[in-house]
Amino acid sequence: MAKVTALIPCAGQGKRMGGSISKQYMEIFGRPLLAYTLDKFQGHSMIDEIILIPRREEIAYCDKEVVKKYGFTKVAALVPGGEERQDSVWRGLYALGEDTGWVVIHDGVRPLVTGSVISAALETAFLKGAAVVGVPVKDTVKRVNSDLTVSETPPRESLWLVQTPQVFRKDIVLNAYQKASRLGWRGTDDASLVERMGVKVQMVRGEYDNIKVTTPEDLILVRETVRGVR
Ligand SMILES: Nc1ccn([C@@H]2O[C@H](COP(=O)(O)OP(=O)(O)OP(=O)(O)O)[C@@H](O)[C@H]2O)c(=O)n1
Ligand SMILES: C[C@](O)(CO)[C@H](O)COP(=O)(O)O
Repeated sequence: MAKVTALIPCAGQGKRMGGSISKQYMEIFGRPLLAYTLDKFQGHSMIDEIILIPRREEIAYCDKEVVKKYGFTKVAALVPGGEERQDSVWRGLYALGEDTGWVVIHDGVRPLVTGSVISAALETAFLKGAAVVGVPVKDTVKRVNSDLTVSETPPRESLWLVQTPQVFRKDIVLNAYQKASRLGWRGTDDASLVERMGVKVQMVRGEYDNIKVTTPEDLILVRETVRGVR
């Protein structure tokens, strides 16, 4: 059976969070944020292994203070990340073993993802080859010019906010990243590179709470949610 490997990029600097320690290691009730994310993959029966992608200078810390300390036995490797998220994921893809058939990419700083969303993304990808999790926008969205005048109001019905996990058959995502590297394509998520290859990506309805911890107020929702399940 082809393995399902989760790639967890966690090599960001957390500039928008401020603070002196990387946000992925900020503590919530005494445990690092990254550990809450890893819980969801360690405990998921469809995930065979995890490849973690921390900053090069944080590899030893991540291994000792997160992987070993909390017993994340599914972590098969820690691979140094790159300059931007796309570079980090690319390095993770390089580290995949021959036996991996499916790749689940999930931000290390999205700790509120649920097991059922991971399952739905995987099941959809098994059928379609490529799947991303997202939610329909609730507010009206406007495109704005550099002088802040409004240029257009796109119809809301077709707009979704995209999250992770994003799940792909290995050859699909590898081909996309290889071509991106060759041609200098840049994308703010993994699926956008796959889309540029002409491959159809299926949207999977996720949950609004699956936030990317980006600025300090995001930690409040994480704390409150974690408090509720303790
Ligand atoms: N060079 C990078 C940049 C980001 N990430 C990861 O990609 C995810 C989403 O990135 P983001 O929230 O933007 O994190 P930061 O880059 O840390 O935030 P900022 O832009 O505020 O510095 C995070 O898990 C982050 O650690 C990564 O692995 N490598
Ligand atoms: C991949 C992502 O989380 C989907 O919403 C997002 O695009 C990452 O963006 P960032 O600028 O690296 O935070």
